[in-house]
Amino acid sequence: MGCTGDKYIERQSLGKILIMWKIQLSLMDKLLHNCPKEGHLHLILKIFSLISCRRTDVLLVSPWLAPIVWEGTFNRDILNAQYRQKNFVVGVATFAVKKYVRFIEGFLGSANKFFLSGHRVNFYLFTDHPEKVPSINLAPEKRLFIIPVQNYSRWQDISMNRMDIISNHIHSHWRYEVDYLYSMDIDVQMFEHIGVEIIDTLVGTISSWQYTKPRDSNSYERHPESRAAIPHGEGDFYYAASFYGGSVSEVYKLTTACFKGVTEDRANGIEAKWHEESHLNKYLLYHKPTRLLSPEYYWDEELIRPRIIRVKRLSSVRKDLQEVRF
Ligand SMILES: CC(=O)N[C@H]1[C@@H](OP(=O)(O)OP(=O)(O)OC[C@H]2O[C@@H](n3ccc(=O)[nH]c3=O)[C@H](O)[C@@H]2O)O[C@H](CO)[C@H](O)[C@@H]1O
Ligand SMILES: [Mn+2]
Repeated sequence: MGCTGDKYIERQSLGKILIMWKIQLSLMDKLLHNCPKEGHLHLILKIFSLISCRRTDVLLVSPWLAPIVWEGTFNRDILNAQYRQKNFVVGVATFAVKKYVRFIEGFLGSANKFFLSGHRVNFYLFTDHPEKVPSINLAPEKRLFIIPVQNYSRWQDISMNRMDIISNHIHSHWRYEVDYLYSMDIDVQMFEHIGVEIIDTLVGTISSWQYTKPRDSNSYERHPESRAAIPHGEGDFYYAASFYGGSVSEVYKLTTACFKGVTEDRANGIEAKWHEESHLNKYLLYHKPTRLLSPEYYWDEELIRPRIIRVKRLSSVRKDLQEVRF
């Protein structure tokens, strides 16, 4: 399912892909030969693009039948037309505390262009430095809300407390304001469109590390003392805490449960291996996402991109950890 499985699928399907392309090309040839009119040509190209709109080199559906979103598996025009009828508002919660204010411009500038382009989005930016938020001309359907927040001396606490702050804000505001809510790191930039293909009830992004390392070396918290613990032998996908979301009510359940785990660990003097990401992974193992985003939706810049990641839609900004966190 992880790296090992996909490499196997990759090798096995190479032959199948070649055969499919041959069939498609000969089909094209026949159609072009038989109906040379221009109108027909347009139709033929449309059919051809629909036939090619599939992938055989990656896993497209999880074992619990949730779609996994990859470039080449969906038609954005169809999705947009469906989505527009609903008139949804999507919220994005992001934090820029202490030195992370430097990432605001890159995040908002790129999100304004590439995140749900043409659709209504409310960006909720939590910061301890509201005066440092640069002014950015947002598209008319996009709105920015700056929310003051306290800082913590440990970066781990800033990151983990996001779960609590999100949960509280859903309860007090967002459940009346938005239909879907996504939590995103601020130290990222978008390079390609991230559209309505991300919208679903409970959505997790598969970590880019899962595609570069064998499955067994994944990062689950395994110490049974932690509330984030996943027993050895259990687990499927490893999800990145940098980008997850879903319907407001599901994100409320998720963030409340994860922060409960963090709080209980703290009371026992424990901090999970990857902080709130460990708790997120525990939650998503037992509450399966209804949709999974491929690592195109959060690519870690430290890693070499394999061929299966055809598009880098969003990736982390390289940062000097010592410098930004302390
Ligand atoms: C691949 C990897 O290593 N992932 C871990 C790492 O992600 P990251 O290295 O991506 O964490 P990060 O430093 O980006 O922190 C997460 C987010 O918290 C906010 N923030 C953090 C610190 C700060 O001083 N100010 C601030 O605003 C900001 O929105 C940032 O994007 O660390 C996180 C912190 O728990 C999680 O453990 C992730 O699992
Ligand atoms: Mn980050």
